[in-house]
Amino acid sequence: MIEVKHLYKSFGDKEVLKDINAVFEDGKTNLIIGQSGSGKTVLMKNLVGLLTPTSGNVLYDGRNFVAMSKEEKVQMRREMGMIFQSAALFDSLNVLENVMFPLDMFSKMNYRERVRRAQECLDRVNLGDAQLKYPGEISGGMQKRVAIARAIVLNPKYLFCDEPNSGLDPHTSLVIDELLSSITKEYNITTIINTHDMNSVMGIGENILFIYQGNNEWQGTKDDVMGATNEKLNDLVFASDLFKRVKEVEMNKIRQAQANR
Ligand SMILES: Nc1ncnc2c1ncn2[C@@H]1O[C@H](COP(=O)(O)OP(=O)(O)OP(=O)(O)O)[C@@H](O)[C@H]1O
Repeated sequence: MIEVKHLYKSFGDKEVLKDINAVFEDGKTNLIIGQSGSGKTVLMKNLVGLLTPTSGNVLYDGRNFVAMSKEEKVQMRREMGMIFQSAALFDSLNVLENVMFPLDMFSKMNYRERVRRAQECLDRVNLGDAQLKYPGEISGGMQKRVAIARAIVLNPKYLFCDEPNSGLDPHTSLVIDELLSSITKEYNITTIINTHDMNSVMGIGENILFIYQGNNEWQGTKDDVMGATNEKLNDLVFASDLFKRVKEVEMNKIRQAQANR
């Protein structure tokens, strides 16, 4: 579990995050949503230690990350898997070598064990057949799956994904969402995903934090989203006419059920 307590972040006199409080739970896909520029990436960078909060705390299963020494933070980072917007693979390494990279850096396994572990993770993302290909030879969706395999190869307790669906078509986005969601359950990882993708919100959003202009505006599940009365949230999630109509139908059902009680 990750707890964020009274987190503020400013750059000079520009206050980007204002009193963010949130709990991200184990075995759940936790989503951070919000308009462009609302502070999602800055929040994620504060969580993983790429930025230091101006004030406030981030607790990893009770351990205060902000107060840790540099060495302790490096140690903690080994418990974190990260997937960046671009899959951020090494072009000069093949798929297997990309997934082995964290093992080469941080594990005490011998070469054969490292290959076996990397192959296991590639099988988990259905890329067992692509291990000798280079990133430039595979699709964007496959690159994201390689990035997922690499992010889980050290058995992280926490997984961070910044816009995992950016640049992917809707079908491939669903495949990535399903993969992230099932891996989260299977390994009981605390997964945090920054997303703009409203299909992800309604598909895998077990715990959703909505940030508006640096404030935490709303927190709930995908089921809560349908009945939510927060106008800012509804403007973001139900921006399209289709989603607005779906919301209207659902709200009518909720009102009907309340009237029949
Ligand atoms: N290093 C920095 N120095 C100054 N301002 C910054 C810095 N990093 C981010 N910001 C500002 O913080 C605000 C929030 O940016 P952030 O990237 O977190 O938004 P976001 O919600 O992730 O947006 P998007 O969905 O477009 O990625 C923006 O106004 C941005 O310009």
